[in-house]
Amino acid sequence: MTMIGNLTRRTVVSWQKKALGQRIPLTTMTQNTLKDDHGCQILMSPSLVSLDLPDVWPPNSTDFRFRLAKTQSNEHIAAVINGQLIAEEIRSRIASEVRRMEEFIGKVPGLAVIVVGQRRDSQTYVRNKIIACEEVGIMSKVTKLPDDCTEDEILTALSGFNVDPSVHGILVQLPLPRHLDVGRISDVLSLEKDVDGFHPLNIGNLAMRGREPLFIPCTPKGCIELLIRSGIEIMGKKAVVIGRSNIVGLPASLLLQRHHATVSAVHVFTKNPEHITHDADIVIAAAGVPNLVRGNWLKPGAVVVDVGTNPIEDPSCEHGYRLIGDVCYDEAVRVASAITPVPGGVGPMTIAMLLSNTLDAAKRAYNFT
Ligand SMILES: NC(=O)C1=CN([C@@H]2O[C@H](COP(=O)(O)OP(=O)(O)OC[C@H]3O[C@@H](n4cnc5c(N)ncnc54)[C@H](OP(=O)(O)O)[C@@H]3O)[C@@H](O)[C@H]2O)C=CC1
Ligand SMILES: Nc1nc(=O)c2c([nH]1)NC[C@@H]1CN(c3ccc(C(=O)N[C@@H](CCC(=O)O)C(=O)O)cc3)C=[N+]21
Repeated sequence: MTMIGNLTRRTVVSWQKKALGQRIPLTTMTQNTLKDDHGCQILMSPSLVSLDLPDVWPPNSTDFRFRLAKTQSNEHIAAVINGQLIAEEIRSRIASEVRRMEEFIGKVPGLAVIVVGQRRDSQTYVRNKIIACEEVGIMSKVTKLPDDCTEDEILTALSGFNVDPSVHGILVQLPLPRHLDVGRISDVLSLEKDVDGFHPLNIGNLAMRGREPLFIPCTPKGCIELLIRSGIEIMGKKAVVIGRSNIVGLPASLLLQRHHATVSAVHVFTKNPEHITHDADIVIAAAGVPNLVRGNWLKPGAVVVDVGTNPIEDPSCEHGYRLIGDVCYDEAVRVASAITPVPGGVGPMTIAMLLSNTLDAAKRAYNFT
């Protein structure tokens, strides 16, 4: 089975930038030595405005089609995209940048998390985010509020973090109890600290050509980074995103469009979702329905990114449950050319993108390059 994640030295063509008539020549470099002018470039995703000028840069030359590997029984089997390994590589680059920042200006990035209620999954996710912050040297603060807290209590906590100079990123863990209005909360969140990318202005700028959001939502950003690092071309491809939530499906569709894919959004009211999905070169599944996408929904050779993280009971597992995706992995692996597993695919990338966005926020706040 081919594993993607151990970055091999491959030549890639960098995006050509054009600023006010000035052309910067194309350069070639190797993926694991990609650097910007100021040191270490952590992600391989290009800025979105640079993508708005496809007439001045040629398509990424690395679109290598995954050749379907064969099992001993002569069946095809997809390459597995190792999100855990790719996320580790990104986290180690972030850790170096945090150290460099501390050395030069004596400051480290700070992330504040607000979590409401006692949901077990939210507590686990928040704990994992805090551990990930500690590992790369990002300072973190957590405010825990009870299930029955008022909107004003959240807004007070949020306003405190908005003006706290040691906090550069703020995350309000979702879902919130029903009586709280996520929209009002996102409106109050400081745009410069919106590391989740949920502020309406960030989403608006993500949607519009010629504009660059300050932050791209972590999960969609992680999906695109996985595709780019795996050498999968997005431009001109047919993509299907299953799900249209504000935190995953919608921004994933917008981001794929900015990368010049032709995008269909599948949701609860979509007729014949299997038929639409079968047409896609790239499928991002984010419905929250275990095993929704069956092998026969997929076009042979499609690339499958499984965002779904669904707990299902399994007494044989340590905590009595295990996580499965929205894609029926055992079937899909025989049809797709590449696939992300659950766990170990998109999840670790979401956390790595949160750390990356928090680092970017701090660099911006201190004008540190
Ligand atoms: N790995 C990671 O980092 C992350 C994983 N997740 C996981 O991704 C999944 C989706 O999360 P999230 O977006 O927050 O979920 P939401 O419940 O907010 O949204 C689900 C979306 O899927 C659509 N949908 C639901 N059922 C179907 C169906 N049968 N067919 C087609 N579309 C359907 C809904 O459509 P409609 O709009 O019509 O209701 C909705 O747009 C969950 O499993 C979640 O745990 C989420 C965030 C990060
Ligand atoms: N404001 C906000 N921002 C979010 O980004 C956000 C949120 N709220 N609410 C919940 C969802 C879910 N989410 C995940 C993050 C990491 C993993 C992850 O790391 N998963 C591991 C497994 C983790 C485990 O074993 O429990 C994996 O897939 O390998 C999964 C899901 C972020 N979300």
